[in-house]
Amino acid sequence: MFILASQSPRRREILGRFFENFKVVPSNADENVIGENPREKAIEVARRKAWEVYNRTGGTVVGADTIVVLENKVLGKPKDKEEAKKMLKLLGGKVHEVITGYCIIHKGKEITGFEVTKVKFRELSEEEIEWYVGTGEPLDKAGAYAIQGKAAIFIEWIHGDFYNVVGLPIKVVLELKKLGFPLKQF
Ligand SMILES: Cc1cn([C@H]2C[C@H](O)[C@@H](COP(=O)(O)OP(=O)(O)OP(=O)(O)O)O2)c(=O)[nH]c1=O
Repeated sequence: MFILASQSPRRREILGRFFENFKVVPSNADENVIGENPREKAIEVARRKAWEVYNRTGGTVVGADTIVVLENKVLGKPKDKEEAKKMLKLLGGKVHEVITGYCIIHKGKEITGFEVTKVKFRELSEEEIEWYVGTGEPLDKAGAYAIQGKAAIFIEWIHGDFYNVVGLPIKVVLELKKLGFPLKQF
């Protein structure tokens, strides 16, 4: 049995598709990492999440951090509806990267990595942005959107791992399998 160091229902759902038994322990890690490039930053935050939980629980622990990167600007989770609107305006008509850094601690050693998925939004009207922000969906999501939710209608194309955009790359499932955690029977 391993531990997912996350409060994210999306990460729990993705792992739940593949594994029968795991525990969820939300991390209290300090996520304020400065002065590194976005990929390094996502990995560092994932490491902090995993180690913070590991120090309390031991065992095998998985942490992850998802960010949206547009033209070298990192878009995290919007703090309110106004910030969500600004982020969506920036994303409209452009390609951005969704990066998830991950860290697995197993037998006291860490395995870290990241996955990048490119996403193209079509042009968005003011009205569409108003509607979407009104649904409440953007607030706890990096980049102010949920590809698995109503923001699906904003997507022109996606290149790479869909689950990475939702919060956990399939690479992590494969790593856990390699470490000996069996996939569940469907
Ligand atoms: C871009 C995008 C992000 N997201 C979510 C995934 C993450 O849950 C969230 C980014 O925030 P994170 O800080 O990565 O994760 P979290 O705070 O939800 O959970 P924890 O730190 O406890 O692990 O945005 C979507 O659900 N859909 C999307 O399309």
